[in-house]
Amino acid sequence: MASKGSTTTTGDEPPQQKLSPSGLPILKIPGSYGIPFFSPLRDRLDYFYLQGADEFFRSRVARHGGATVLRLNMPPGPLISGDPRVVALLDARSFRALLDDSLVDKSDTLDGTYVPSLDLFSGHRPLAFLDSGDPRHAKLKRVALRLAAARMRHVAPAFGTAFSAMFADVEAAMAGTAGDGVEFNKYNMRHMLDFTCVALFGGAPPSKVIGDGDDGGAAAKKALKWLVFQVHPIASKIGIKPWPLEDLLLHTFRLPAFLVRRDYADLTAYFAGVAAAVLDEEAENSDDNSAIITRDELLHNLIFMSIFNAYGGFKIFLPSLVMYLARAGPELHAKLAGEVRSAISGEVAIITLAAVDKMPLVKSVVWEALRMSPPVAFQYGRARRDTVIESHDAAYEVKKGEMLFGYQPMATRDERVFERAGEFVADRFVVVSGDEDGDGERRRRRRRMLEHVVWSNGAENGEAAEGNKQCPGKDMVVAVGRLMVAEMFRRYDTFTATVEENPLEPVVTFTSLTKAAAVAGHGGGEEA
Ligand code: HEM
Repeated sequence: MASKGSTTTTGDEPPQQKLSPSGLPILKIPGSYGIPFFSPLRDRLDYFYLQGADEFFRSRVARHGGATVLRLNMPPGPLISGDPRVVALLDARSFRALLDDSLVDKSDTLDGTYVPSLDLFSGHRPLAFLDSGDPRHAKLKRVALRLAAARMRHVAPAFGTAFSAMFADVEAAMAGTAGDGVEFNKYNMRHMLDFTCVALFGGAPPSKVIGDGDDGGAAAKKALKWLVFQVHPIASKIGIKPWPLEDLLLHTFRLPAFLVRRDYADLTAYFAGVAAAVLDEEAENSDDNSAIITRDELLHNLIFMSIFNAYGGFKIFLPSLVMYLARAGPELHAKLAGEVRSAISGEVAIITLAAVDKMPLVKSVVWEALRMSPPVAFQYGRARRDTVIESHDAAYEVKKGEMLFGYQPMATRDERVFERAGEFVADRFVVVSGDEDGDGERRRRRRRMLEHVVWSNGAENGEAAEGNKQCPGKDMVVAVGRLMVAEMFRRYDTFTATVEENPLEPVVTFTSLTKAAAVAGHGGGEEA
């Protein structure tokens, strides 16, 4: 019998297969990085323009006989990435290595194979770029966890206000168009910035303090511009034509940080005001000497957390959620409307988190959307030591310092973990109170599935902590998703929309909104 983790030969017998700790054959990682400079460039064009992300990975898996651990180059490549070479983990099992903080070092890996200029953050390195072993990480994460927990009770009221304003604007725009439809993303971009800031800090929203502008919100535009300066190397299809010009402008050199300095100064002034109480409190709390975080560093961390982590996430997540709802059509809409309206019974001003907790289908839809399209699709981390990564059928040796990369949609759509993994199954996670009876098998199955819903850089039934890299806004995000679905089907019976899938976020255009009877007044069914 082969001994695990070793190669043994006896006499004339052929060498025995080396096995991993759980008995899988250890194979050489397939794939190659090709010719320096030229191959990464070609891979970048494949990824953004010639194949698209899904096909980029699928075709390489197929080329290597179905292997889901592969060597490949990740964009942007030359001239921005120092080193584009990664070991890609493209199934649910190998992907889990990226969630193991003892295995991967996540210093400077947030954006993958490049690090944006720290000038964009006033010279500070934000929490999300720090490894979990860094004492500064623990200290800053503690602030984020405390803030997220303390502000949870503000989420529903702030979201209710943002939702009403957003859909009042959408409806007004619908009334003014000649049937061309109204792009949801534009309104989401503007109102979710207000929501994020009010939910996290209270006070006046940025659209009031920095300005709203006539055409989409000055504050939101400044925030978006600052985000673009960070993520342009991995963004595409942002409207620059022809695509070779876009490739040149976005992917070959860094946009200089000074071009966004004034916008960032306006955002900084806003946060220095609304977050003053948090800054004061944390300065008082900072009497342990594990790491000194200055007030200025904390301020820039709060800006990063609010605009990049939180707002940047909502900007992608809500259009994706609405996309799945639009595709599912009126049958699911009717079920959701029934569930929402019976759970909130009567005329409540805002839908609370306690109310949405009693909506099993709404909850399931949100988890399913996060499973199908995790808003942050890429995860990276460097191997802390020589190690063995196991996929379902084979294992692979990785050397200390190699960059591991996971394309999360392939992990969360893995047929070996989820049935009908590539389909949006709205009631996949439904467990109703009756399911507590009997042997609880449905609950156990849901728990097992939630372990593989990992959009937050950790399991859905796990918890963010000082010592891990899981998103501290996890519960807030899930709550916002549920509130979004609940508010939509309180207000509308059904809606239609067209969807254009883009690399960073799908663009959703409403073509009709059918108001609920109670909202529309007599007769109901009024079309907006
Ligand atoms: C839809 C919205 C959101 C999405 C999709 C999202 C997703 C994520 C992901 C994937 C990570 C891990 C990044 C990595 O290291 O690879 C992360 C980290 C983080 N998120 Fe969120 N997030 C969202 C909302 C929020 C909110 C509302 C907050 C604020 C309370 C927040 C605060 C953070 C922070 C501070 C980190 C860094 C954690 C660390 O380095 O340990 N996020 N988020």
